[in-house]
Amino acid sequence: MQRSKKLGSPPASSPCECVKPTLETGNILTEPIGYIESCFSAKNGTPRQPTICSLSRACLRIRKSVFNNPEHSVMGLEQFSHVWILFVFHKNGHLSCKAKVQPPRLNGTKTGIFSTRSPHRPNAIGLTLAKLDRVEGGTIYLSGIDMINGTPVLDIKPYIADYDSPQDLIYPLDELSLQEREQKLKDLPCSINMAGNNEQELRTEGFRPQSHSREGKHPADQIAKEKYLKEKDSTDVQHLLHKFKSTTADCNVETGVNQNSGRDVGQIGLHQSKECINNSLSMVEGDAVMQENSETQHHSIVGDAAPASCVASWVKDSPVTTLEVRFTPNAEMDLERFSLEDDTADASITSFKYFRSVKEAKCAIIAVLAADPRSVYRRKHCQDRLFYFSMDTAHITCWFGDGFAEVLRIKHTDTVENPVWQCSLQPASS
Ligand SMILES: C[S@@+](CC[C@H](N)C(=O)[O-])C[C@H]1O[C@@H](n2cnc3c(N)ncnc32)[C@H](O)[C@@H]1O
Repeated sequence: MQRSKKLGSPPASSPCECVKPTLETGNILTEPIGYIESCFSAKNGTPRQPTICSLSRACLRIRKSVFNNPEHSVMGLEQFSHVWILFVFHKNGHLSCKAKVQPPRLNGTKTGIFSTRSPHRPNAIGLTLAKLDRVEGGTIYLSGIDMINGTPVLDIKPYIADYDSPQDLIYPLDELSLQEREQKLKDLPCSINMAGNNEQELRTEGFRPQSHSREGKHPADQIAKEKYLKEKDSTDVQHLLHKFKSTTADCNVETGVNQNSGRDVGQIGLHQSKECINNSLSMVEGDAVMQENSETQHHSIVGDAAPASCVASWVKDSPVTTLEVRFTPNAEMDLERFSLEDDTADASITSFKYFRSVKEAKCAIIAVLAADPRSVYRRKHCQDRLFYFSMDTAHITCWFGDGFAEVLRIKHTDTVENPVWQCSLQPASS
């Protein structure tokens, strides 16, 4: 799509055909509320979604040109564990986009732009759910991000599980005709694997769960469900929930810290160290505790029920496999040099800006590579090429083999010429 093409209903235009930016037509002029300072300096190697690397950090200073007192604008935000960040893909390079794209997880197969999270979309707007680590004055500190340094941010909104994750559907029986119930059952996503008996029971009781992807599952969702289990007092609803649980066991709806964190563990790869996995787990638990403290439980009993959503099967069962990540002895030694105290790999004094230890940096590198950050083009046509990317002050050189990524060298970005653009033939666009 070319930018000049008009979209939908005609926008208000002036005699010279310029599109007037007005709220009513939806043609607004945006002003960034701030710019992301992130551990990723280029698109290459930047995670494709925030869930890939929980150790990726960033900060955002609210601009004084937007609010005289930036700290006023983030007042109360510290009560939330996660925030939505709306931003501009300012490094897309061009403003045109195609109606069909090839997301890396589909490894070359095309699908409609609006069924993907591709950066190349008509309005180049990105949406990331980030963990809010802390708020200091008019600055917010984030982790689990997928935005590069310098990304213009348009808005911040608190993540509120009750509002932002679909709730399951419990229909009052008398409000649904038999026909409506039949229709709702037909609407069930095909990926749901329901046992015959349960399906029958659901049919008769008008209860309709939808599958919930384990991969996309958020820790906060688990909290909503646990709260529901603790607080519910209606025996009818308990009965329904029991059916919901038994029915959805096949759909990965059953929860628990291990299952929630399965995403992190899976993506970190086969050779992930135990510490890395423990890190991921404790982060999931940390999220959960924070969310418990936030004021999000204002919904009715139905609203508090287990969350439900459904995603395209290619998102969960991508043909692109998780890679094993290895480090050569040279790369291991390179990494140790980032520690400024020779004998303590865990030293908090490092030459990193965002990572707090060498171990954290290693976990983050593993997480990024395990998810295979290569573009489809590169995966198919440049298999024997070296792959470069930067994270924090580390410039990483690696190569990919069958089912694995191997880190060859890790240099300080200060010692590398043009570390940003040196990356690859093709940008790892999504
Ligand atoms: C697939 S997009 C997803 C972003 C967001 N989570 C979303 O769903 O809208 C993430 C990728 O966008 C690219 N990216 C990040 N920040 C960008 C920016 N400011 N301009 C252009 N591309 C960017 C990186 O290559 C990253 O891997």
